[in-house]
Amino acid sequence: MNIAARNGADIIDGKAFASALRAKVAAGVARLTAEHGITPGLAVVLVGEDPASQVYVRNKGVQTREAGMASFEHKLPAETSEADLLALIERLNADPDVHGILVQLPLPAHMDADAVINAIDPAKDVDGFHISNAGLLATGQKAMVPCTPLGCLMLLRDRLGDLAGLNAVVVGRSNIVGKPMAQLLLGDSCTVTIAHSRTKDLAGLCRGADILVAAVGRPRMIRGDWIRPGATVIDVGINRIEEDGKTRLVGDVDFEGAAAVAGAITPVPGGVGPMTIACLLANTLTACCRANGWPEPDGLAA
Ligand SMILES: Nc1nc2c(c(=O)[nH]1)N[C@@H](CN(C=O)c1ccc(C(=O)N[C@@H](CCC(=O)O)C(=O)O)cc1)CN2
Repeated sequence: MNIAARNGADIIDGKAFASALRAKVAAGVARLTAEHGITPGLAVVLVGEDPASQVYVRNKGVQTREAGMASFEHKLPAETSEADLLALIERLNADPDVHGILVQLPLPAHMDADAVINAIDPAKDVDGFHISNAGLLATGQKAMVPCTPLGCLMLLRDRLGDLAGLNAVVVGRSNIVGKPMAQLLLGDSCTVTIAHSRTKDLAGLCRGADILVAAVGRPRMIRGDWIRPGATVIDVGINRIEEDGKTRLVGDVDFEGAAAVAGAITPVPGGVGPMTIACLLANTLTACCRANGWPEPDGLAA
């Protein structure tokens, strides 16, 4: 699903793809409700007042309800104790109306994010961040898959079809994007390299990539002359910068430079970002189906 070419590269329209995916999820939800009388439910927990997180959580609630699912929002003050947050997660784990649980990141500094994430029932861990889901993904077993990498994989499959044998370079080694992205690409039989800020000759390595995934969190770090002609570039970065007296959102890739060389590229905004929430809804429907032993709709999981 592409829109017009720009400087040679096709622009991958993540916004349109995400909208189609949400419609598919809504159809699956309607079917579950009609056939079984069950409405999938997603609980989102926000601790503190981080402005970007507040926007993401609001959007998650809106899109959850638009898909016909139940949305449970828990907004806690920044000074909430970790024990109180763990007690809430315990209640959500036991609640039969809740099929997915998500704790919005980042958490305040006094909390141990790993301990919080690992307190979520892995079957309800629709973020796919629990250590059990990370292990299942790493060993090629059925897992809940982190939303952003899952969205990237869907865009890549839609663009390229079979990914087998392609050279993929993932720049970034976070648990949320870089590592699961690499596992997913490996699962699709790519030859995968995980690179990072300390990789030697990063530019040269990127030039060998048929698929380049940038998830490093540095504005426009990947330059046009790092891109192999015809490559598919997936830009996960969302960086707010000041430029010409205005605040702008830019990716980890120098879009203009890369679009002159690449075969296809995701824009920022409108590329990977919208896929994150669409895949969260898909994971919630998947979790509900798995919890009840019902078949999962096609095309929602990895
Ligand atoms: N528990 C989680 N926390 C965070 C996650 C996550 O997947 N799980 N990811 C990010 C934030 N995030 C969702 O939570 C998210 C980020 C960006 C977008 C998005 O649609 N971006 C738009 C631009 C939006 C803007 O103008 O700011 C785009 O790229 O087009 C959706 C969700 C960190 N925390």
